[in-house]
Amino acid sequence: MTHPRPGVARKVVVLGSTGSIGVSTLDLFEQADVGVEILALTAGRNVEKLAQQALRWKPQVAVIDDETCLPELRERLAGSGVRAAAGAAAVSEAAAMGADWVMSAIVGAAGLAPTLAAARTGAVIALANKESLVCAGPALLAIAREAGGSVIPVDSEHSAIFQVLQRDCIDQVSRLILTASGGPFRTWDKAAMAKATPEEAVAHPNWSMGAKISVDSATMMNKGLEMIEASYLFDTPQERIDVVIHPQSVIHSLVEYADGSTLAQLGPPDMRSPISCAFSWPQRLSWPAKPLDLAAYGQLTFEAPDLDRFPSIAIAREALRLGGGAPAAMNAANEVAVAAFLDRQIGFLDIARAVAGTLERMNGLGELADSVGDALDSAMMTDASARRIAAEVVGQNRI
Ligand SMILES: NC(=O)C1=CN([C@@H]2O[C@H](COP(=O)(O)OP(=O)(O)OC[C@H]3O[C@@H](n4cnc5c(N)ncnc54)[C@H](OP(=O)(O)O)[C@@H]3O)[C@@H](O)[C@H]2O)C=CC1
Ligand SMILES: CC(=O)[C@@H](O)[C@H](O)COP(=O)(O)O
Ligand SMILES: [Mn+2]
Repeated sequence: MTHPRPGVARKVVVLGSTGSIGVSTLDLFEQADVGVEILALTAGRNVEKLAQQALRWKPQVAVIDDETCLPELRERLAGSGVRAAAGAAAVSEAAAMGADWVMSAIVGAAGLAPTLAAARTGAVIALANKESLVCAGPALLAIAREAGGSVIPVDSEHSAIFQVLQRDCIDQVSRLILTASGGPFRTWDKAAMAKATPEEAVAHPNWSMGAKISVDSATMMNKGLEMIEASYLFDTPQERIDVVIHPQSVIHSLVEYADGSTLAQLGPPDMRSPISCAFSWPQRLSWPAKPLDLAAYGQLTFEAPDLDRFPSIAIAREALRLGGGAPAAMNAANEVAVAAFLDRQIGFLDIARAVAGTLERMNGLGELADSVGDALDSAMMTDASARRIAAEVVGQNRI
C-alpha cells in the first residue's frame, strides 16, 4: 500500500469526478494543497464539467462513459494536451493506469467493473461507490488484498468505523452501530410519504449528494446498502450491525466493545473529511476543515428506526441472509425503482415494494444462487436479470 510521502506527488485517478464526491475530492486537493499528479478523470455524460476539470487539472486522459459525447469532449480539450476517451472499457482502463490512489465515486453498479480494475493494480482504493461492495464485496476485497492494495471506505459511517476500530481488539467488538439521519421523511406519516415528489425526496436535511443516494437516504435503503457494506468491510454478521437514527449527522457511527465501552467518530457533515482520511491514512491531512461546534448544536438526539415506514433496512437484512446474488439483485432492483421514481413513473413507497417484489420473484425462480466463476461476470449476470424483473415489477406499479 502506497502512503503519501512528503514532497512526492501521488498518482491519482478520480472515477466519477463530476459528481458530488468527485467534486469534493478535487476541492480537497486544492484546500489541502497536496501534491497530486492526476492520471485520469472520468464522468458519465457531463462533458462540460469534465472538460472544465480536465483543463484545470491536466490529467493524461479524460474519459466520458457516453460515447456520443466524445466529439464534444475532443473539441473542448483540443490543444490542451489532455487525451479524450469514451466508453465503459475506457473508464476501466483509466482505473487501471497504475495510480497510487483511486477515488471510486461512480454511482451505482456501473462502478463495479472500474473499481475491480483498480483493485487488480494494487492501488489504494478510496471507496465511495458502496454499490460495488454490495454487488461483489468479498471478491473485491480479496482481489485488492491479493494485489497488495487496500480499500479504504469513504462512506461517512464506514470511515467512522474504520477510524475507531481497534484492530488488536477485533474479537471484542460486540456491535457496529450505523447512524442514519432518517432522511427528509423522518417525521412524515405514510399517507404523506405515498405522495412525496422527487424534489422532496432529494432534499436531504444534512448532506448535499447526488440524486440516487439522496433518494436512498429518503427510503433508508441507503442504510440497508450500508449495512451490507459494513458486513463485508468489517467481516461482521448482520446480527451485530445496528442502525440508530441520529438526525443531526454529527456522530458518523460507533463501535461497541465487549467491555461496555463504545467509541464514536464525530464531525460536521462534510464529505471532504472522510475523503481526507482515505487519502492520508494512517496520517492526517491539514486543511481548513470547519471544526465541530458542539455547543452550537446544543443537543444530539437519537431514535429507533421505524421499519414499517422504512422497510428497506429489513429488506437488506433479508438479502444478506439469503446471500449468493441477493445483495446484487437487491441493488439492481433498487437502481431501477429509484430511476422510475425520479422519472415520476412510480410513487415513493413503490420503491421498496418493487425491490422486495423483485427479490421475492428471483428467489422463487432460483435466480439468487451462490455465484460461480468470475465475480464481475456473475454479479453482472445477476444485475441484468434483476433489472429485467424489476422493470416488470415497476411496470405493474406504474402510476
Ligand atoms: N455524495 C455523497 O455525499 C456520498 C456518496 N456516496 C456514494 O458515492 C457514489 C457517488 O455518489 P455521488 O457523488 O453523490 O453521485 P453523483 O450522482 O453526484 O455522481 C456520480 C458520478 O458518477 C458518474 N457516472 C454516472 N453514471 C456513470 C456511468 N454509467 N459510467 C461512468 N460514470 C458514471 C457521474 O457522471 P455525470 O456527472 O457525467 O453524470 C458522476 O461523475 C455513490 O455510490 C454514492 O452512494 C457515499 C457516501 C456519501
Ligand atoms: C454522507 C453519507 O455517508 C451518506 O451515505 C449519508 O449517510 C446519507 O445520510 P443518511 O444517514 O440519511 O442515509
Ligand atoms: Mn453514508
